[in-house]
Amino acid sequence: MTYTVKELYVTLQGEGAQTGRRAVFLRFAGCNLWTGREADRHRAVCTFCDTDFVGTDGPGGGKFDCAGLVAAVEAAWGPGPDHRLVICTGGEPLLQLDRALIDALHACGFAVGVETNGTQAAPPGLDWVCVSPKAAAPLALTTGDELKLVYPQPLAMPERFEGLAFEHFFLQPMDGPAREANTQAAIAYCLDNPRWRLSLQTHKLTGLP
Ligand SMILES: C[S@@+](CC[C@H](N)C(=O)[O-])C[C@H]1O[C@@H](n2cnc3c(N)ncnc32)[C@H](O)[C@@H]1O
Ligand SMILES: Nc1nc2[nH]cc(C(=O)O)c2c(=O)[nH]1
Ligand code: SF4
Ligand SMILES: [Mg+2]
Repeated sequence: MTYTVKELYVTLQGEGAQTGRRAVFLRFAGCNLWTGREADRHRAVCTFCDTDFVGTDGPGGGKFDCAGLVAAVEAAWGPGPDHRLVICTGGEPLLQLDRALIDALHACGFAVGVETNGTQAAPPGLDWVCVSPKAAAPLALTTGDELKLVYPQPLAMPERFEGLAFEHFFLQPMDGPAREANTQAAIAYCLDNPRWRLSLQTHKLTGLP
C-alpha cells in the first residue's frame, strides 16, 4: 500500500478532549466529501472545510510505503519513548489508514488517534476515534471516543447525535466569516445543554500549525 501524505509535523492537539497534548499530525491527502479545489466548494458535500489537503507538497509530505511512513512519524516525534501519539487526519484519513499501518505504529510505541468525518468504517486497533459528522453525508461510524460537531449545521443539529455511543460530545464553532457569531451560539447551546462541551480550535489562537 502506498500512502499519500499532505504533511506531517509535531504540534499540540488543538481540539477536543485531548487538547494540549503533543502529537505527530499525519495529514493524508484527499477527501470523499470535497475535491479540495475552491472552484468545487459550492457543490461539495462538505462546504466549510478549513484545510488544504490536496497533493503532497506540505512539510513532511510525500508518498510512502508502510515502513517509510512509520520511520517518518518516528523521526518527527524524536527520541523520547513515552507518551507517543500520532493523530491521523486529512482530508479523510480512513480512505487510507489501514490495519498494517496501525499495527506498525503500535510496534514503535505510538498510540494512534484519528480525526474522521465518520463516513467510513474504522479499521481495528485505533486508540482514539474522533468523529465529526457532516450534515449531508451518511454517518457510518456511530461509536467512538469523541463526537465533535462543527456548529451550527442546520441539518445536523446536536440532538441528532447525542444518543450515539461516544464518551465525549463537543461543539466546535464553524470557522469562517461568521466565526464570532458561531462561537456565541455554541456557547449558548453548551450553557443550555450540559451534555455538550465547547471545543475551540486553540492552535488557531496560538499560531500553532
Ligand atoms: C479538516 S478535518 C479532517 C478530518 C476529517 N475529514 C473530518 O472532517 O473530521 C479536521 C477537523 O476540522 C474540523 N473542521 C473543518 N473545517 C472546519 C471549520 N471551518 N471550522 C471548524 N472546524 C472545522 C472538522 O470537522 C474536523 O473535526
Ligand atoms: N494543532 C492542530 N490540532 C488539530 N486537531 C485537529 C486538526 C485537524 O486538522 O484535523 C488539527 C490541526 O490542524 N492542528
Ligand atoms: S470531510 Fe473533513 S477534510 Fe473533508 S472537506 Fe469536510 S472537513 Fe475537510
Ligand atoms: Mg485543522
